[in-house]
Amino acid sequence: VALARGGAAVTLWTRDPDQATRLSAARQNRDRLPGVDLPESVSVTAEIGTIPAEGPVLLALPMQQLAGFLAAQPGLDGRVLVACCKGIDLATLEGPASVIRRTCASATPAILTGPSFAADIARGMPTALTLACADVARGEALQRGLSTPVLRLYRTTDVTGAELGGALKNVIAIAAGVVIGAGFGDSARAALMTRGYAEMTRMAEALGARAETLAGLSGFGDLVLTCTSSQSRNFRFGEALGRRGTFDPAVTVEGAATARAVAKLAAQRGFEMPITRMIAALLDRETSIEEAAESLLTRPLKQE
Ligand SMILES: NC(=O)C1=CN([C@@H]2O[C@H](COP(=O)(O)OP(=O)(O)OC[C@H]3O[C@@H](n4cnc5c(N)ncnc54)[C@H](OP(=O)(O)O)[C@@H]3O)[C@@H](O)[C@H]2O)C=CC1
Ligand SMILES: O=C(CO)COP(=O)(O)O
Repeated sequence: VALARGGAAVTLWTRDPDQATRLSAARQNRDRLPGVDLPESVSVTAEIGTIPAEGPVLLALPMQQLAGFLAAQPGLDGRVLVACCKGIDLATLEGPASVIRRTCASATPAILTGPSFAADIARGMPTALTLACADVARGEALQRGLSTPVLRLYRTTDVTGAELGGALKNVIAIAAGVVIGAGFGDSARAALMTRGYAEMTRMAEALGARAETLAGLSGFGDLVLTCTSSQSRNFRFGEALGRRGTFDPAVTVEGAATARAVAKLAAQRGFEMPITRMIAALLDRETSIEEAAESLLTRPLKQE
């Protein structure tokens, strides 16, 4: 919607032919984005073979579905593939760029990430994002092509940093939700966000990312948004967990699988990720909220 409003011709592919028919007829996605009209320059199809042969392909599906989807789509070989998903694949412990490289060897991977609720972007609210691509020329072309007067893209070649910022902040957002849901208060949330940011940066740097990428939109920016807004599904999921309530299992909560993937990676590689490991343990019912809080608070005192 944003790109079409910015003047681009956009093809929107959906796997469900009935949904493609509904979208074409109603010119709205009434289930997921009610009240937002699809501009005329958006065409809808359920036939992936009919998407234009030129131009970038934006992959907007949950992280845990990305590898399976790409493996079943040989037609995407050689394309510029821009992953919009945020997470780490639980089966392989890879981020989206590695998944793209493994499943579509001739494709150019890029990452579009940063603080942005889909509903805000679709309503034309001003938004700034990070576009990460290791190939400088292709990254510059994507930055120009995907920016609009209200959607401002900053560019980096640090793909690892951008994808880890987007993945790891979702886990901290679940933790922030738990803190608020359990009634621990805003000061505790601020402490958790700050120490969460420290562990995000520590792990990303150990995997070759630059600390300044984590300090940008894809890390710090998205951490702030997701830990403080009840528009965030990860935050709301954590909040429900904190007040021992229920949460619709059909809603995409990327931080849950990512917490487990990062806990596995942290154990394998010796990364110090206390908050993420507590969230993984909480999700797997290996600890309680009280035990998790006590365990974080009784760690040895240290320098900041
Ligand atoms: N929503 C947001 O505000 C933002 C989301 N993101 C990221 O984007 C990613 C997707 O999130 P979001 O769109 O919100 O998730 P939703 O659950 O709202 O939508 C997921 C979409 O992916 C489709 N899908 C699921 N599995 C497959 C598959 N195997 N093959 C093809 N299509 C599939 C679904 O199709 P169907 O309708 O047929 O089920 C649906 O259209 C996540 O990683 C999220 O973190 C990033 C920034 C903001
Ligand atoms: O990534 C997002 C905002 O930048 C969306 O967050 P949620 O997936 O928690 O809704």
